[in-house]
Amino acid sequence: MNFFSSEADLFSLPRVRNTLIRLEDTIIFALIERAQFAHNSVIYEPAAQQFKDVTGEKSFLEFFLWETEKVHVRRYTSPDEYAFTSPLPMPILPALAYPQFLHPNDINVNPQIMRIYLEHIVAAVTRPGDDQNYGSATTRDVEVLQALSKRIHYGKYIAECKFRESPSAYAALARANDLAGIDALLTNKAVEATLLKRLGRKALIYGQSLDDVDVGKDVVEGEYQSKLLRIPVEAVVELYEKWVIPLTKVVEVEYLVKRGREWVEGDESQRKE
Ligand SMILES: O=C(O)C(=O)C[C@]1(C(=O)O)C=C[C@@H](O)C=C1
Repeated sequence: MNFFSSEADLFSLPRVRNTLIRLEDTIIFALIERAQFAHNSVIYEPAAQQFKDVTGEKSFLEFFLWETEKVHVRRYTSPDEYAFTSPLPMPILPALAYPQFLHPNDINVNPQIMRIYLEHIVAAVTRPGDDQNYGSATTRDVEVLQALSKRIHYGKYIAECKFRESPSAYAALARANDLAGIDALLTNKAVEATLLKRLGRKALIYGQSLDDVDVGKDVVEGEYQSKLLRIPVEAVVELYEKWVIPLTKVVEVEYLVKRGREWVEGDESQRKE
């Protein structure tokens, strides 16, 4: 059977990249939603006094995320969704059959995503202080985290497409444990540069207030506090440049190491032609 029939049609490199482009919108809008509330750092403190009776040793966010993931549980049976918390109950809804495209793996970088979110992202998109909108802020945190996690773990699909284009090259690097070599082979600087430019334009356009009184006024990049812009454009671009793209690459490299080591040359199901 031709490799590019069936499930592979769904996951060609251009299609997977289109999904990443669509997820840019999801991430930017989720950040805009979060940015309307103050930093509210107390929701990130483990065992914070005002929530401790309910959350125990967890932070309000961790507790909220865990409860949310328990309800959303079937979504984590999908190969492009990864839970941050555990243990989760069995899904109430019946199991779904997903197309088999990825090589079996248990790569999950959600702990790194959470750390980066708390240490760098929230403060970059919110104003400092506490407005007591803890539930609203946390609900938006969950949405941002889920969107980032999906985007970053989508690196597995990109990696699988790339592997199928050059299986023996990746397999040789994987067997030599040459992680830097894999990173260099999968990197496409032109795609990254185009992405970052597009992202800046999107953050600038999507973040404008568009109120009557504001129409016609110039929006100056870097002056998001001018209240015409609801999110700092440069923070969104930096988020991708410093964290989202590098973490996607971490997922891709980890995936390709396993994929390459376990590749059996001559297995037609793994080949392009
Ligand atoms: O589109 C690709 O080829 C990817 O590997 C994804 C991605 C990204 O995270 O956006 C990561 C690495 C490449 O250098 C370019 C872009």
